[in-house]
Amino acid sequence: MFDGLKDKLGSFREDVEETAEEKAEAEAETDAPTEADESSEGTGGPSSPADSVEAGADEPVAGDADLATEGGGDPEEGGGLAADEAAAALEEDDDEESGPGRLKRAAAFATGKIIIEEEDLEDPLWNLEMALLESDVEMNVAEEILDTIRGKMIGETRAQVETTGELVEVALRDALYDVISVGQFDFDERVQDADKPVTIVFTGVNGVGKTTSIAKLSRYFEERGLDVVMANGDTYRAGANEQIREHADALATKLISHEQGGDPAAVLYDAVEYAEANDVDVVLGDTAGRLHTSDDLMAQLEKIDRVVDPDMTLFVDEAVAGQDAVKRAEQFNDAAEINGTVLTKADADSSGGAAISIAYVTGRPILFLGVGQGYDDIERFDPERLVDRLVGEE
Ligand SMILES: Nc1nc2c(ncn2[C@@H]2O[C@H](COP(=O)(O)OP(=O)(O)OP(=O)(O)O)[C@@H](O)[C@H]2O)c(=O)[nH]1
Repeated sequence: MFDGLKDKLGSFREDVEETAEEKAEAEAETDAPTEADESSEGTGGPSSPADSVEAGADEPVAGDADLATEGGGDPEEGGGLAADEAAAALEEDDDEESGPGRLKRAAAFATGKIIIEEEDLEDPLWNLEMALLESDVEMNVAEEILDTIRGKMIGETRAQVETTGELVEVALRDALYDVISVGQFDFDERVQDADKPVTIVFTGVNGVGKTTSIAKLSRYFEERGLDVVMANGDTYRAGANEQIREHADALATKLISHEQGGDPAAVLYDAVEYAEANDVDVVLGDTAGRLHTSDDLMAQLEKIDRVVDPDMTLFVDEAVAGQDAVKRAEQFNDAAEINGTVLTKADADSSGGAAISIAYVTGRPILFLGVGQGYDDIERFDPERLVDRLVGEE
């Protein structure tokens, strides 16, 4: 799931690490010998105070966490301390496993100049932007991610971050989390606390997994001790009644339906009345995914909204649809304001673009991920877990 995007995010990390490494070595080549010498004379070193602060707290590329953690904080002493340690490292290198790379990095550390600057990120960020767009991340969302990364990485003092890799990981995590977690709320709590029956209407185009998601959520609620009635508001499509009937029978859930061609608002209204009369906790209403025209469809959704006044309207679309899903989410949100999204077929999606973009674009959270065709194949959407999947080892 989302493996393609995960690989691309991994490339960004490597890109920045490589750039920082090259920079460290280039600077070491030009600056290291004289500066290391001078600073060992006890002058506090050639580094400017600002450089020293950067070196101590931010130095991410020395590849030597023990050096990087102790070098700085105090502009007066930091340069000298760093230089002394670098000199010690140089000596050590002479004796033991040496190598030009290690020597240069140690000396570069003493100069205190290894910090991520805007120009260092230019190419990696360009590559990242291309990768996000290729992965169907919506343009504004990609821009927001890049802005956050820039803000987190350029010139910041990050005492707890010891390597470039970690610095990139923290920045990426924060940037992704910010866009993915927009609007999250505790769905279970909201349903449990609401006056019953709770009416939830599902919108979205045909074939994306709307009816299957209703069936999955019927099981989800029953498992949490809530009774459910399903309502088939898709009175347009031939076969829609039979399709939802199969699910209702398999799950032993009550279904309210009318003849094909009937008024969908009336079906949902009847289902709410049934729920009230029979102490049923939750009404799950399906709707048509296609009518003669898209205007008709949107007008129908608006009417359902007016007549039933649902507690929640959930938009359903498939993760594999990428940017199309994002555009549809906006469109459906305009017709009948949505409270959240169910993103289906996440199990078959490697791009992850819709999962990353929909909440930011609609301002409403993704609440569930469909991860297969079985009734139990639905997960509560957890932004932190998704970020872990994309950036972490999982
Ligand atoms: N792999 C996978 N398949 C899914 C998922 N959710 C639904 N499907 C499959 O997608 C197909 C379409 O699902 P439906 O529930 O019929 O879609 P719908 O949106 O209700 O479509 P209409 O009834 O035509 O409006 C079915 O074969 C489902 O089994 C999912 O999370 N993962």
